[in-house]
Amino acid sequence: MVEVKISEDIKIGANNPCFIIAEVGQNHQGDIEIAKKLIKAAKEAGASCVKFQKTCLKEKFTKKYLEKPYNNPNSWGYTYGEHKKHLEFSETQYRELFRYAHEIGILFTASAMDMVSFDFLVNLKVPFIKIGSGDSNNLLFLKYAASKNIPLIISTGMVDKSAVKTIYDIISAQHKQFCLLHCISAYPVPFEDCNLTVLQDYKNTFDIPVGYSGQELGTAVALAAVALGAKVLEKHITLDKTMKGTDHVCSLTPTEFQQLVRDVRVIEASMGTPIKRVVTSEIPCIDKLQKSLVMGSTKNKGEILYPGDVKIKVAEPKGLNALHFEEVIYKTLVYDKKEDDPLNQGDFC
Ligand SMILES: CC(=O)N[C@H](C=O)[C@@H](O)[C@H](O)[C@H](O)COP(=O)(O)O
Ligand SMILES: C=C(OP(=O)(O)O)C(=O)O
Repeated sequence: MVEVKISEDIKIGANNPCFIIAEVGQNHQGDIEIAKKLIKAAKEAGASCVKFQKTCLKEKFTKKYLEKPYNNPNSWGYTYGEHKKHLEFSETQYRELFRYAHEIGILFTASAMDMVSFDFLVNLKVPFIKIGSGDSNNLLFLKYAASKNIPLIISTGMVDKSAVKTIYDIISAQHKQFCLLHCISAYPVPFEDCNLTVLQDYKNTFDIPVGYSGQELGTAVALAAVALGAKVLEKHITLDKTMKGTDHVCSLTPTEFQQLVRDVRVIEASMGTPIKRVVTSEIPCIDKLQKSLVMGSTKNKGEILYPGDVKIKVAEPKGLNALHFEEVIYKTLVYDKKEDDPLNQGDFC
């Protein structure tokens, strides 16, 4: 299994901890102070990285699309272009946010929503670039991104498996420093559309780390993704789910994000080995409550132990592990025994 190297000490895949991305996206409302609060919240929640969305509007959208009226409660302008312009930070502001994240000690990156933004992010020296589902069918862009020497995390919403294979082929023709995220692009995703077991299929198909970008409500699905082997997890973060904006409703508050990170680490620690065995932490309970073989009645040396003569009880001192019951039946007692006395190896022949 390929490991994707994000920095000198952070790798994704194999046995490395799940890489958890706090997706600010456009939940900053176009306000750099809110953006900084979200970066801080991501850091305090224990996220591995905080992520924004970088767009060059003229590159991503047609002129006509930008001029379309965007008349809904989440709109920041009369047209879609005005709306998006309000939510877009300048390159200078990006540099400020990048510096701020660096100062407080959290990795910073963004989704490149087009090639111009991709180049800007490469120059900013982000540790990796995210390619969102909006570009999962953009083969030109994927080829361009693959040709650059930077790790990629690529979401696969809005396309089917054959397109995902195409994405894999395009990038892996250049390098294997990339991850594929299962994603359903709906805000929020109905639980029955999450199709989380796709992750297992990705794991079986691809030799690179796979993960999950979740737009459903809450943390349960994301946690299940980690149990299914997600090595990258992305969830939106917000200061307040009731704020204006398309993504707030399917985002996590800082407290919820913190709980998510905590629970991911618990799940990782608890996955362990598929070999079922008795573990050291069970010994006190074995000593206290595991049942063993004892005499069901008083019997003397030389007598045969019939089924009713041997009982399985919690005893002190213990007899043989109760799994040995069948081996004891119809054996002859070597010593006199009273009811409830433990039965051990050497007590019968
Ligand atoms: C597919 C994609 O890009 N999705 C992104 C990531 O999840 C979203 O954050 C969109 O940018 C957002 O939902 C757009 O909302 P509006 O159109 O109201 O600005
Ligand atoms: C659209 C994005 O992500 P996803 O497809 O994972 O929701 C993004 O990162 O901008």
